Amino acid sequence: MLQSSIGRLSGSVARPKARQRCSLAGNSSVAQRVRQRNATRVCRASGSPTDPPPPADDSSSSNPASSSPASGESAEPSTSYLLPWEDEQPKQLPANYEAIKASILQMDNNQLQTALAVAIAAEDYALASRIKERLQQKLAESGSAVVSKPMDWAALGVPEWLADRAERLGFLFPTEVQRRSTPVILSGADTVIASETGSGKTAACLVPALSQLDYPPQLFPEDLEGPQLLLLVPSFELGVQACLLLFKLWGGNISSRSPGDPANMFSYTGPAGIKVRGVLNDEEVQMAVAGRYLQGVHALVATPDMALALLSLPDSPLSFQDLRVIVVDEMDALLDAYPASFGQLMDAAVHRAAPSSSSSGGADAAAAAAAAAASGDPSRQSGTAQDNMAKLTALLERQQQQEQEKQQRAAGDAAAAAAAAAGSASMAAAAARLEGLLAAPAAAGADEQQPEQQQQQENSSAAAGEQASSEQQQQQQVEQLLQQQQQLQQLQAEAAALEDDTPMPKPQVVLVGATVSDNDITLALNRGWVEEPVLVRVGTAGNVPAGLKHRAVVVAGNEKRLGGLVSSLRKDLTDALAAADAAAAAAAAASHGNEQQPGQQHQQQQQQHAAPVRVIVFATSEVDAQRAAEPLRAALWGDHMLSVLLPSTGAEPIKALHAFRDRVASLLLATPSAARGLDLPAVSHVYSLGLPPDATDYVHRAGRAGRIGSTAGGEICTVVTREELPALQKMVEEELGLQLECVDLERQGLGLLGSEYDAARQGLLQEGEEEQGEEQQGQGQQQGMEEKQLENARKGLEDLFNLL
Ligand SMILES: Nc1ncnc2c1ncn2[C@@H]1O[C@H](COP(=O)(O)OP(=O)(O)OP(=O)(O)O)[C@@H](O)[C@H]1O
Repeated sequence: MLQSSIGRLSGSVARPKARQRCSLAGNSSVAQRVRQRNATRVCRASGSPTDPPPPADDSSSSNPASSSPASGESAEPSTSYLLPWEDEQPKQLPANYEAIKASILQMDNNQLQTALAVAIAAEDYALASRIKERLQQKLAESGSAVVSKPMDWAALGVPEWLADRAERLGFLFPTEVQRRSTPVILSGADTVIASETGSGKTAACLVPALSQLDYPPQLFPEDLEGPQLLLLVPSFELGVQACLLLFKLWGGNISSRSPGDPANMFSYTGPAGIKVRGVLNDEEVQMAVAGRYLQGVHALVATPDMALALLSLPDSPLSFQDLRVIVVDEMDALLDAYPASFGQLMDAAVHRAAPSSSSSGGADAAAAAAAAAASGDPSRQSGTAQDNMAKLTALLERQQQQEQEKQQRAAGDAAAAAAAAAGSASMAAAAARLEGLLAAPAAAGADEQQPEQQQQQENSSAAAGEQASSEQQQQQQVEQLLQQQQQLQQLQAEAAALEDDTPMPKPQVVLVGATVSDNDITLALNRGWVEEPVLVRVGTAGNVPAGLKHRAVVVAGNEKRLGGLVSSLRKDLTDALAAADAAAAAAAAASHGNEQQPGQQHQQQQQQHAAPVRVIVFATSEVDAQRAAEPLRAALWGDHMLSVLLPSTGAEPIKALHAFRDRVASLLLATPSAARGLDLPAVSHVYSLGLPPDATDYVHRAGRAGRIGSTAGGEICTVVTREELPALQKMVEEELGLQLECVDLERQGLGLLGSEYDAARQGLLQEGEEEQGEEQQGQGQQQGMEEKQLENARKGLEDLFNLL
């Protein structure tokens, strides 16, 4: 009876829990997690996890209906907000593409990997396959353990459908960090990935993380209370990038020809009903509150403040009940940017607990407490399941108490019976009393036995005792009593387990970044976010990619900074054009007499039209970026097309990134927040207007150049005053161990900042004055008006030069 009542009481929570038990890695031991993971696969067998997804139907772009969700939601994001990616872009070949092709035999493994990415980006599959063969051959020669198997995603344990997606996206071979982190994450262990910028960390965590989730995901659509994957990012732009990669990995197809809801740039609903959502700014929070934005979502990409804001709402649409994997991208940046909300959110997500007021204080804590009350998470609310659990616990406590009393009575009765050689009566009476006790909770409101009932039972027991005559009977009754006692203990243990675990196992946590520090890991351990984490450290995390040059552009004072930048940018352009001319001449000489293939001609034409220099300029703040934008645009007119990336809300940052990725713009003016994680193609120069705050920041800024697929290297330039130079030298040379070239523009008489700049400035101002003088003499009547115009023009010119 009691068992059936437990079954009834826990019925409302049984299904999700049963699913979690069979599918989630609940303990810290890796071996246990592996076992549980295997169990997951068995549990998911009703729709085999290795089932291929519905084909990523590239034709769906022209036939929106084919991928439209049944809900009628937009299947594709707004076209105007789309970040294009390689397969939608005209292919751009690096200037040294021919050199790459010629030197495959001399390349080391890393260069081959890079060359492979270049070949794939260029859709030169013949070359890609040659490089692939060469890479496999080299790896086999090196006798590395990894090479005994084919070096692909499937061999690492990634489900076939996902391995196929990764390869189609151009991730043909997993990079080193991907090779090393994938098996660890697949084992279910908490993981810390630390490796240098641009090494492929995003796919290193997302590919295996996606492997951990249900696929197809609608196996339990009615049960889905919240996302299975939570990805925390430090910035809006990074969030957008991650949303897109997740969507593409899951098989989504985004095309500029597909329709989309302009108000909802993250409404990605892909094949098999996959939903990826971003909660990265107020607009998404509002959408989530207003509608079904988060309903049935599989992966949520969020900044901590926005996710916490959502969680804090009285009727929060966000629940972490179904969470399986949490990926924390750039933990150090998250801690810097969201010192209070990051910790609270992690506590809420990992422990499914309301953030404590001590960790946050103030309004955040109050909001979080309100969120805890309002959240749909049963572990954090007093809903039906919780009420049932409380009732069950109370019942069991009473049961335990009664059982003890009963045992005492039974023991006394048994002793008396033994002494009197007629103990069976008392024993039977005890058994009957126990029967009664066990039956009691099932009767509604029957908390306590009535004296009459007890009397009746005792009478009947006494009667039974009188009838019992043999020792065998006594023995049976004792055994029965012991059995019942055992059952009761078992039920108590089950109830305690149900009550103790609150109520789900900890999600797997993956911390990832180029500069994850020991302090970050210690914090994560102390807060219980990770348990026995496995550290995957590749190369020298915290280092900038090899092959980059570092330069200090030294100016005489703060007011000369923009001028120094302009001057240096012009020099870069001149140098790049000269190098391109030389390369073209060399290529022409090499191909002299050989007939050019149509493909080669096409490549050359593309190279001629490609911007020779692609630059990111980091201003020191948003205000500085705003101030610098117009003077820079004016000064670089004809040399560079500017795109300005400010961390404002709405679509503006996406449009700015779009323009730069799309090669409409060749210079991206950004703020320090863009230093993290942004993956922009073929950046040749990264400039900082002023000293970066610290070496970590320098590393991240530098990492925007020299990414996988970029064979062009890159130059990292910092425009500093003479006073700031020693600090930069300390940062770059001492802390990071890099070589820093110093170019003092004025002292070396280079560029406009030197005599040329001053002469030009003087000349222009003089011209303006002369014109003004002539106007004054010759045009008496219109004097007033024209004077005013000239004055304005001169003032504009002065302003520009002052800023420069
Ligand atoms: N296996 C692969 N093969 C080819 N290209 C890859 C592979 N993995 C990732 N890439 C590409 O390499 C580039 C860098 O990857 P990613 O942005 O993940 O680097 P990261 O280590 O996260 O850098 P950061 O530290 O700056 O965030 C991206 O353009 C990505 O598309």
